[in-house]
Amino acid sequence: MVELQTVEEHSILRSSDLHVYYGKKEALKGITMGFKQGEIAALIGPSGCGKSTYLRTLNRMNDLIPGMTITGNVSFKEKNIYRPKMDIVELRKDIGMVFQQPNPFPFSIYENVAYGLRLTQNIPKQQLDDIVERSLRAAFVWEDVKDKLNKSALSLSGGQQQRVCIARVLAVNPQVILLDEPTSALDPVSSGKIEEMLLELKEKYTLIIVTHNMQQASRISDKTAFFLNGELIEYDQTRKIFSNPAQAATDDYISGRFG
Ligand SMILES: Nc1ncnc2c1ncn2[C@@H]1O[C@H](COP(=O)(O)OP(=O)(O)OP(=O)(O)O)[C@@H](O)[C@H]1O
Repeated sequence: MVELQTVEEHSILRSSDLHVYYGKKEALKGITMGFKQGEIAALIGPSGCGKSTYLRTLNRMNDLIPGMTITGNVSFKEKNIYRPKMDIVELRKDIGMVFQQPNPFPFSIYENVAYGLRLTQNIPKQQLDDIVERSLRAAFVWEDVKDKLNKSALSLSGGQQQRVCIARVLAVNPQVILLDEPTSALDPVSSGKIEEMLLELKEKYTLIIVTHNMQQASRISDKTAFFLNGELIEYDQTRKIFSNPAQAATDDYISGRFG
């Protein structure tokens, strides 16, 4: 196989020779790749190829899985996030995560967005109000919720809940946002709004999204990584991956010949 050029200069987040095992099963087989600010990277590949496992290693979401071991390195701004004294709460503020199912807490819309800030800081009410509004605006959901901030977040539609969850991540001022199939539980209109929002957000953040939706990957991402059986087969500009991939396996996958 050709040597992959998967880490560029200026990557804010990168993994080097990352292996993950669940018991004896090797779920990731030496992943080396990097992510830059101002870009959306899509992770694609058939079910079970390791996309979610990889995404979760980037902010240590897998840490508590019994029997999981990890070797290699993930560095954020040139520092190993698996170092012994790493502050995981701080890490997850810097590298936030959005899940497939919207997961608002069972309290008000306002409190959902303020939650992370209240956890770690004592912020005056006016400033908190401003951050909540700014975050909801950035997540394209302010107009929908501005008149009912004290209502339960659970009363919103799935798409609105997902955007509130994204606002919750934005409120703590992250640098990287990991998204694990964030639109797969949503209708096409809600998915479209999230895609629009991600394109706006990418100017300021590094976005990494796992998606099964090829059209979505080609619509919104700058780079695409194709995973297969725990290996990174190809990682390149999205337009190259979808028009002229270097690897036959990538071509077979994006043409729908398997997976
Ligand atoms: N908690 C776990 N314990 C044991 N094995 C696991 C665990 N999580 C994932 N695996 C295994 O690791 C491999 C990679 O799974 P992973 O969920 O990362 O793949 P994926 O590409 O995200 O799949 P999907 O697209 O279906 O979500 C699979 O073989 C899966 O069965």
